[in-house]
Amino acid sequence: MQIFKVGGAVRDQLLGRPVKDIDWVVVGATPELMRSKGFRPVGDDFPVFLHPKTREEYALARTERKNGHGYGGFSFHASPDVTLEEDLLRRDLTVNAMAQAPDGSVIDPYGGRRDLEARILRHVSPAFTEDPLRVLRVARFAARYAYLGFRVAGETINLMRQLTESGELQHLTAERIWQEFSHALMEDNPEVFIEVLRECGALKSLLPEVDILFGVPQPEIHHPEIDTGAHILGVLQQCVRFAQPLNIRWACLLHDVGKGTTDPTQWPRHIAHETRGLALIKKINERFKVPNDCAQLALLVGEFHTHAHRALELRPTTLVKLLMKFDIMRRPQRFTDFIAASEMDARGRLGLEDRDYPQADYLRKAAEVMRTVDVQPLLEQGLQGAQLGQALNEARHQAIRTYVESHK
Ligand SMILES: Nc1ccn([C@@H]2O[C@H](COP(=O)(O)OP(=O)(O)OP(=O)(O)O)[C@@H](O)[C@H]2O)c(=O)n1
Repeated sequence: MQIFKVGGAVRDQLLGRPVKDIDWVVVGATPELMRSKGFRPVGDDFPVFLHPKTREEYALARTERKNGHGYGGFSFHASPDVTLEEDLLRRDLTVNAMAQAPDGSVIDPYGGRRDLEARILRHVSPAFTEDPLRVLRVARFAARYAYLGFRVAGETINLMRQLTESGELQHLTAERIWQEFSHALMEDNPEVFIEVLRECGALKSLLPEVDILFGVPQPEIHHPEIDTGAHILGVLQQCVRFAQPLNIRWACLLHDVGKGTTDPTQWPRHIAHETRGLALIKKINERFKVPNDCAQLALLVGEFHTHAHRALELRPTTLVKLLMKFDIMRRPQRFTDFIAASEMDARGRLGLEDRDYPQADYLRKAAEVMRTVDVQPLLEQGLQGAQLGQALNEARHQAIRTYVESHK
């Protein structure tokens, strides 16, 4: 049997990028031979094994044939007579279809190196369409390698469009879609991920609520970029600039979906878009089974980002309500994340990227003021139950009133 390093490890090594996981392909072996050498099978269906010591993945060279929809609809043909070239042929992109032999030589039957040099993400063969997840993978690779000048080949975009139009994306599980989105949003050019998905029609199929924002105008005075879709991409870029975590990036992606529901006769204004967006954000979170921290922040940012922008004009009672809504006593980090997402929103406007956002500091300090209201003196007065609650509430309002006054 022969063992080759394969896939992403070879690609990233040739690009001079750090290699995270190493995948191996094994030619000329059987499951029995692998087991006899101490390798552990990963599952019942896949001809993939874990190395007894390194725990790296070793897959038997295989060809795949699709016999149904989605991820379940595969049958594998793995046998000792499958060649390395046959295995590489079924892979997604030419740059992912290279192997490296133990002597260091690179086996590259489909022009992966040429495409690496030309900065092109190109499918290997029509077998690309066997896995609809590849539409998302290609968009994610485009986002990751954009800084090196990579782009997706036109014929690959066409194939991605065909896959999308065939309805295959609808068979992807929520978990696989979320995995791709969550990774892609953390890349250095997440806006490229959205653009590529949009170009091949996949954004319309997976996230129509965001797709529809392209072409929706906003008032030029607040949004010099005018287009709402362009604004979302700008906000994502700011998230990268400020190294924001996933929950903030997710909230930023969805914060303006309500603008897609504005009657065009009302354009470019979007009155009450914050509340109109809530049902959509909820639906998207459910559709992708989004983890709680991301899902909740998206809802809160969707509903209250305009409150943050207007922070310095908010009346004390409104400010108290906002702070209470965020449960800032128990969930201080969530409010901090909300402020950050709102700041990214404000900065994601053409030409206004470097404008100060004093609202952030103002809100942070307001939260601090409210948190430091001391319950002890009230307890010492002998207050209990509802009375105590009421007195504490009044004390908080008073503290915020004083705070707001001191900023006038
Ligand atoms: N839907 C898929 C998933 C994987 N692969 C192949 O399997 C390899 C390993 O897959 P994976 O570890 O998911 O991706 P990497 O290319 O290693 O990318 P990453 O850097 O994101 O881990 C890929 O390079 C590609 O050759 C594929 O063809 N089609």
